[in-house]
Amino acid sequence: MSIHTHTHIYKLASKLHVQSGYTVIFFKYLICKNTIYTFIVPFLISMLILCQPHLLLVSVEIFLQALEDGLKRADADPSVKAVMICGENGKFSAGADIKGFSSPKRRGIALGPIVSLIERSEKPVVAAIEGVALGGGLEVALGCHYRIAHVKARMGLPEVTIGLLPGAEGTQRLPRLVGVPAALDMITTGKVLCLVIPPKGVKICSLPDVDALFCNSIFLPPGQPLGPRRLSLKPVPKLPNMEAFLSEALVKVKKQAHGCLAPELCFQAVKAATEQPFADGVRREQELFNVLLTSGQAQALQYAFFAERAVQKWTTPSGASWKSASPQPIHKAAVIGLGTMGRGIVTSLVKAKIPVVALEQDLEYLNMGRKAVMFLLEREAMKMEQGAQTLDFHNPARLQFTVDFDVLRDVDLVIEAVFENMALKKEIFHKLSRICKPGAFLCTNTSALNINEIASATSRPQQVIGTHFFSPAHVMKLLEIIYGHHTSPTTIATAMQLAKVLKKVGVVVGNCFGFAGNRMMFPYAQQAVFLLEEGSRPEAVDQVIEDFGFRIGPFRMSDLAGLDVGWRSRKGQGLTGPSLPPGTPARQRHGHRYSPLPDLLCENGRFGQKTGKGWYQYEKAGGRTAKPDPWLHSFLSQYRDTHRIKTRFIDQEEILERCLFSLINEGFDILAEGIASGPEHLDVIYINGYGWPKHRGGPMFYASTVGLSRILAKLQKYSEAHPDVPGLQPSAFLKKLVAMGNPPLKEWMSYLSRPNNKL
Ligand SMILES: CC/C=C\CC(=O)SCCNC(=O)CCNC(=O)[C@H](O)C(C)(C)COP(=O)(O)OP(=O)(O)OC[C@H]1O[C@@H](n2cnc3c(N)ncnc32)[C@H](O)[C@@H]1OP(=O)(O)O
Repeated sequence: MSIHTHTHIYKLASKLHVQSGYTVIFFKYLICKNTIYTFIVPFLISMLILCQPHLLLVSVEIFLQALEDGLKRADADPSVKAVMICGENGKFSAGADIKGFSSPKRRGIALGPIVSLIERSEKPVVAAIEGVALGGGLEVALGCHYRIAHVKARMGLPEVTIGLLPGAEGTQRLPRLVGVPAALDMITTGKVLCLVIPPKGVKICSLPDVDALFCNSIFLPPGQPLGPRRLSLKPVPKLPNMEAFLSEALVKVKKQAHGCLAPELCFQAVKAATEQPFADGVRREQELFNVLLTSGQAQALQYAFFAERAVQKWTTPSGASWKSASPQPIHKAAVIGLGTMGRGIVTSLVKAKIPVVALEQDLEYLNMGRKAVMFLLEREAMKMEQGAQTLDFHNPARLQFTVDFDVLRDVDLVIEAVFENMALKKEIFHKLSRICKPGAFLCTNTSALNINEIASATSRPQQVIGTHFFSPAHVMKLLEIIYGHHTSPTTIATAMQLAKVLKKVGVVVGNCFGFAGNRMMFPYAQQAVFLLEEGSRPEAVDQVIEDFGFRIGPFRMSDLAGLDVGWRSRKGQGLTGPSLPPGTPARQRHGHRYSPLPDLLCENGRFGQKTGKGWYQYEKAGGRTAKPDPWLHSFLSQYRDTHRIKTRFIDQEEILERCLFSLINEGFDILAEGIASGPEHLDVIYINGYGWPKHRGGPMFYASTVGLSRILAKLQKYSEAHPDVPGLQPSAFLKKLVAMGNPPLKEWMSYLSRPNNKL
């Protein structure tokens, strides 16, 4: 970090981390005080600022030292009238470098005292914010006496998202600046705010470029007192009903946290600001920060942050990679099939401003699909300010509905989202291959089917790829991207780029039944049902899984998704239904244990929420409130009697371990087979697609925290008790890692001699 000293200038370039900017709240705040010009001009007088953008990433130690030295020099130099802290290359600061954040070496490093030093300065200190001001970056701005922002700046305190709280006095200063409700909202959610439209009646002055403004000589009025500008000296604005407001806010924070500690501790820190003087509040903030730092959740969340970025750098066992492959632009797309998935996918594309052609098999389905898509889009538009105009979905150039395949001639990419039926998919792909222009990419939205077989119906298998969306497709962040034998690197890169444009997290995986996500889900769901056979109840299993932090347990999930979906798939696989060979034992398939319970429920018309009955009962068909169902309990008893299953009490530990460890076990097989190129991939899939609690880092990270030896020992124990359940037999790769002394997660893949591509 460099500090620029000119005759009258001190520019402290902030580089806690490189990227950076500014926030709405402050912008609004400035605007409310009057327009931005009347605010800036009087206070920047006699400060000649030269903004010379340069970009560097420096260590926190160097940054803090430089900031401290610069401030001291500025204070001591009589020729300096004021100080401006700004970022470089149009960015203020994205906060601290998170890498190694929790390491003991970094623990002693504190930004808070420097922020205090800034605030104590006898000369006006101004934060000039462009780009992003996040975390420690924003806390530095809060220590300044003035904050000015570019209209496009983004600001936030995202520490909560990495398991921490703003520990540089931010929880004490922000409520003093913006009030408790707004501060709580920002600090407990970590949301990043940006100014999209001005508040009603407020005129935003044109500030096309902060640099341009600062390059002018501006003068501060002499004798402007700084005391009132110091946030630590301001009282927290009172609310008439502070106590009631805080109790309500706490309930909300806890409800949304699903076992994650950071939001509640963020709340406690802000609450301290409302109850204690600044210095005591800061001490409380520090105590709470230290609890979080050593909680283990912070490490899991920071791991998840980097895992999400690591999966963008995809590779395949054949050597294709993000480095050498370039995505092709998608100017126009098509979606085939307007069922639940297709509707969500169309909505996602429209939101991403990609013109879409939506196709159905006949006019009746088309009209139903059109209505549903319009409904979703209207709802999305209502959530976005200026949404309807921006999305412009009534414009046929943006969104066209058709039953005519010929309309797809000029699209760049097609996403087929019809039923999970191989024959139907192949028929469609054959047609697409003939109709679409040669360069068009053909994607199939499937959750399990073989990409190679679908591609074989086309004359362009290199442009065929699986794009597994998660329901609701316009909401869920995960996009599992499945390459086949012949899929080209350009096709993978294009699908990954599409994920990015749709604001989703794309994860590239290999082709096998269920791919990575659902393949790991099978043993988990299977264990859940086996537990019912042995004596448990849906509500008991769900409770354990939800207490672990999942948003929704396996039975509530099954009711939500519809039991008929799995039933259809099992019928297709010949596991149940008319194609089941006569004489097949009720609870065995191919020599392995099988539970017909889900099939029996379907035979009884219990498809879940849609029929008002499934593993639970609901107030009506389509109802959402799950209630334990006495009918199901007595059905389970009869079932156990019929099959002479001895009922026993199953404790929470067994429920959790059998469900989660079998899922993790499958994950090790997936890694060994080269279906996923690293444990991070499986973790990102589970966090973004299956509701795995992020503060536990994903299943493979969780396994590393539990200890692989323990997982292996437990799997051995359960598989001895259930020798006919392959999902409980420990993976050879897991055994190998334990034999190698339980190496850290980042080294696991190096213990595979050569990933074996199953394609
Ligand atoms: C002394 C302690 C004081 C204060 C505490 C803190 O400040 S905690 C940190 C608070 N800040 C954050 O949490 C910001 C996290 N980063 C982001 O939100 C985004 O990365 C950002 C800055 C908005 C940029 O987004 P963009 O989509 O443009 O890029 P991307 O996310 O892919 O990031 C690019 C590469 O930068 C790495 N990176 C980003 N932020 C950090 C960080 N805070 N620490 C370390 N590294 C960071 C990211 O991993 C990417 O790396 P790459 O190797 O290219 O994958």
